[in-house]
This record gives sequence, structure tokens and C-alpha cells, in this order.
Amino acid sequence: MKTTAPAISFHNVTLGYDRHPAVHHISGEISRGELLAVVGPNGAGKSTLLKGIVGELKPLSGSLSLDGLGKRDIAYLPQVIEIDRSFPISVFDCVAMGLWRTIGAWRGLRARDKQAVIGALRTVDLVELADRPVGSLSGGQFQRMLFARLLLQDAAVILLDEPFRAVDTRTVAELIALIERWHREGRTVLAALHDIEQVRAHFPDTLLLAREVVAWGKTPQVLTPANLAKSRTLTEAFDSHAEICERDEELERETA
Ligand SMILES: Nc1ncnc2c1ncn2[C@@H]1O[C@H](COP(=O)(O)OP(=O)(O)OP(=O)(O)O)[C@@H](O)[C@H]1O
Repeated sequence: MKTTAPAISFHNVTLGYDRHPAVHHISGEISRGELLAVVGPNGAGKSTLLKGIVGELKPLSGSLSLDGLGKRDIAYLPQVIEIDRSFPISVFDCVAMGLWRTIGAWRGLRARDKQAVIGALRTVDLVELADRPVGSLSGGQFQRMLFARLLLQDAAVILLDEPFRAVDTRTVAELIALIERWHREGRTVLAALHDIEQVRAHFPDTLLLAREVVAWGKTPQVLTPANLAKSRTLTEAFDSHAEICERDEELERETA
């Protein structure tokens, strides 16, 4: 049973594209301060769920609520492949964008804002590269830069989509330390991940998805061999058959 106030509540929510559900009938709550891994095979709907929370996708049915939180309280890191790395901007300026919420889009940076940017760059060990264009960074450096920007965003809820993709082991350890710091600070952190051992080691709670919820709760109880096998079977079955949501069809027949 959850003891703390929810940060995000799902009410039988279905999310998808062009009216085709990608993840459906999700109900449940994510508590404030939770460190939750969202796990599932390719195509299970992990990114779709995060996009639903951040408001990039409107529910096809059902609803989700951010209890007492606004969109501005959410920081979202999409998958690296969705980010345009050719944007002509320096590492410093890109990280400074994390301050947008506090200083507004058009005001210049004050001395203390610049110090905050340098501090965030120092945390991720990128001060030396502050003047470089973002396009010249390696995959791991680029991801560290995005984490520095998240640090400055100071958000209550942080959503990370595959944050360790194309990142070396040392950087992964540093980024996990930052995630654990956010957790200690009482922020709600969700990360879509595929490395099960990483999840077991660092994430107390897990939501296992396969186009629907397979299991949701304490990580050791969720990541059982039986649940993992079920998630693979369900995702494959959904991918090969379902164009439309069968449960919705049944409901329509019942209520017709
Ligand atoms: N923009 C889109 N338009 C149409 N279908 C999409 C779109 N994005 C995702 N999908 C489909 O929605 C389903 C869920 O995709 P999603 O990206 O959420 O899964 P995932 O669990 O994040 O997968 P991965 O581990 O491969 O990143 C997939 O069948 C995918 O093809």
C-alpha cells in the first residue's frame, strides 16, 4: 500500500498514435519521491508512457493527473535519438537553458546564474568543454551535459528515457549517482531502462510494461523470471495481432 501522496495518478489510461493504442488500461499511482524504473521489451510502450505523463501525447481514453503539480514541475529527457545534436549552440548555453523556469526565456543570465551553470557543469565534469558546440561532444559527454541541464531545472518530477544508451560504464555510474541524489532530495524520478541488472541494483520500484501493466511494485517482486517471460510474450502477441484495442472492442459490444 502506498503511504505518501501520489505525484502521478493513472486512471484506466490508454495512450497511442493515430487512435491506435500503444499502451493501454493503465491504472495506479506513483508516489512523491519514488524512484521508479519503467521496464519492458522493445515496443512495450515505455517511451509512450513518459510522453503521456509529460503531455506530449493526449490519452486516447482514461486520464492521468499530476496531483498538485504543473507541467513546469516536470523535467523530461527524451531518448538521445530524438534530440537534434546539430543545433548550433554551446555546451554552456545548452545547460543554461535548464534555468529557463527561474529566469524566463529572454532575460540575460545574472552572475549567480552563470555560477549555477558552471556548478552544474562541474558536477558532470564538463567545465573544460563549456565553449564547445554541442555537436562536437561524444555520446557520453552529450548525455552528461543533458543531466547538467536537468540539475538546473530543479524539477519535482524527472522523467528519463533510456538515459544510459550509448554511455560508457564510468559515465553510467556518475549518472546513477546523480539520480540517487535526486531521489535523496525527495524528487520523483522515473527512468525507462532495459538493463535489468541495473534496475535491480539501483531502483527500489519497478513498473513492468508490455503494452499493459504486467507487474508494478517493489523491484524484487516485479522482476521475476515469470513476469519477464510474460512481458515478452505479451509484447510479441500485441505486435503481431492487435491493430485495435480488443478490450475496448469488448466493452463497446457489452455496452451496445
Ligand atoms: N510516433 C509514433 N507513431 C506511431 N507509432 C508509434 C510512434 N512511437 C511509437 N510507436 C509505437 O508504439 C509502440 C510502443 O513504442 P514505445 O516507443 O513507447 O516503446 P518502448 O517500450 O519505449 O520501446 P523501445 O525499448 O524500443 O524504446 C510501438 O509499437 C511503436 O512502434
